[in-house]
Amino acid sequence: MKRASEARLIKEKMMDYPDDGLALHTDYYELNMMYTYWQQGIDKKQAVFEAYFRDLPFGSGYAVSAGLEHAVQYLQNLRFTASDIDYLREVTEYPEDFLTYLRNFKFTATVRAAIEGDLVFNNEPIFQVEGELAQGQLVETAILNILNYQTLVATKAARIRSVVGDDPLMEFGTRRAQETAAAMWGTRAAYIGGFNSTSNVRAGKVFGIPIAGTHAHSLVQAYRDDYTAFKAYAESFHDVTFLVDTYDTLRSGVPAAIRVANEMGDKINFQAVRIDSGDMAYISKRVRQQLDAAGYTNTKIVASNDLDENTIQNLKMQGAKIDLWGVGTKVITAYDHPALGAVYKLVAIEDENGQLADTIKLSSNAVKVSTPGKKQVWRITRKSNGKSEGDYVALADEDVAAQPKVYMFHPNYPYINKMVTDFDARPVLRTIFDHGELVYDLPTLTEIRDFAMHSVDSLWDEYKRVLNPQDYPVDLSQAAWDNKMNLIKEIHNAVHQPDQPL
Ligand SMILES: Nc1ncnc2c1ncn2[C@@H]1O[C@H](COP(=O)(O)OP(=O)(O)OP(=O)(O)O)[C@@H](O)[C@H]1O
Ligand SMILES: O=P(O)(O)OC[C@H]1O[C@H](OP(=O)(O)OP(=O)(O)O)[C@H](O)[C@@H]1O
Ligand SMILES: O=C(O)c1cccnc1
Repeated sequence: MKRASEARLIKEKMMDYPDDGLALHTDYYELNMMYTYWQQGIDKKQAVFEAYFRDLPFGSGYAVSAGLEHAVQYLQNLRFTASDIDYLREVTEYPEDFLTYLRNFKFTATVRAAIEGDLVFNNEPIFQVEGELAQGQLVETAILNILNYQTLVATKAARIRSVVGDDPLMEFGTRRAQETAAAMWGTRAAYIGGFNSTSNVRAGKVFGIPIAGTHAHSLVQAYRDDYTAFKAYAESFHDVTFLVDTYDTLRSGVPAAIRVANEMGDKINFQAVRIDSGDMAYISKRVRQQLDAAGYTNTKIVASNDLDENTIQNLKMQGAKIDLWGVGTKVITAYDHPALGAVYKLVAIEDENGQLADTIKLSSNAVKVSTPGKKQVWRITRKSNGKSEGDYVALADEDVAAQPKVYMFHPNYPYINKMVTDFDARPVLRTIFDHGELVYDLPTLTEIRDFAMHSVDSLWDEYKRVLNPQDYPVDLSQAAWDNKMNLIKEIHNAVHQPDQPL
């Protein structure tokens, strides 16, 4: 029998509070700021926060938005449970009336966001929360946590999709993912970015992603030789893929696979062999020859082993005879760019006249100066060919679609500019919650994935290439730019005349 304290410890380690929620999935400082706002009576002031990232990951020319569905779930279920309050009572100095305020918390803000599968770019808002200051503050951590990871993985996946053409892509990453939740949401993001299936059966069940898989080296090791293992496997399944590299791909694995296929005849569908080591360009060509020579011209070759867009592109360049790709570690962990670095900034706050006043965060580093004001992102495409001209970040009250022309200029190098006339302008930020009420119809995962594929297609090839793509224009409207410059000037003046209020 376990002692009670031991049992409690295990229970807590499992995060097994019957009423566990995500309200405390926030940084302590968010709660502390909420407390200050509440104590000072400004918690209900209207405020606008916006999330954006400064650099595209992986040297990519675009990013694929993912995470909104989880963010919606989070916001819909956002409440402080009894055990949350008990915990805060135990470890913080918050007075009882603040704990009561938290217990009665209800999310009532308006949220606008880039929808899943849409393309998003650096230095433009991708998620916006407009509502009570304390509410916008609380959700910062979880929203960034969700969007940062899922957008990163969807982007990595889209890059991998972009080099494989129409070849099937299997997601194999669960065992390497940063814990169970990351495996689940990560594989969903990989699917959005263009993978066809996952090896994670639970993700198949929960999200409806097609499941796929082969077998591991342990099957061969368990039977001690390729032939016996393949034979046993073939006796249990009709469609079979044999992993042929446990001992020696060309001398043992493939010959054993062919022998079993010959013996089993029509009883099996010899779908594929998988190779998971060695020089995969060379080996796949030799395997192809062996299979063809034995009459198995329709049997495919699957490759896996630390693959990503760079290795796959290289293997294709070498003429590797690989038909399907299994990718794990590098997609699920966003291996070569493990953080998107999205930030969440206060861009406007209610002033004493009840109006929204724009706010800015200054920095000696010009790229870190935030862009003040509540904004909308407009995707500008040419009517004649449907291709993107760039994104135009305007103040929320500018109706860019109604303008006859847009003057697009680089916010840091204004001499890079163009006038666009024959254009369509589509707002990227869509209303998801209106005063706390979900007003966005969440699409199915298949719809999201189709939209992502279509969105990537709408980009010029120059932005899509994996290596050194052109910079996609993300420009500020004249009004947004002037607003930023004026606020910078105002703050500089106020800092130099400390008696003036900011
Ligand atoms: N022809 C090739 N061109 C470029 N990269 C390749 C080629 N063949 C394999 N690779 C990649 O090179 C790396 C080789 O990995 P590694 O050093 O682990 O060798 P290995 O043969 O797989 O060894 P192990 O048996 O330990 O898995 C993998 O990322 C693989 O995808
Ligand atoms: O290389 P990744 O892109 O991460 O893809 C997943 C890897 O997981 C498996 O290897 P592992 O050594 O874990 O198991 P195994 O014994 O089945 O090879 C599989 O063979 C892949 O190599
Ligand atoms: O099904 C597979 O081949 C598989 C699954 C997980 C990891 N590696 C390979």
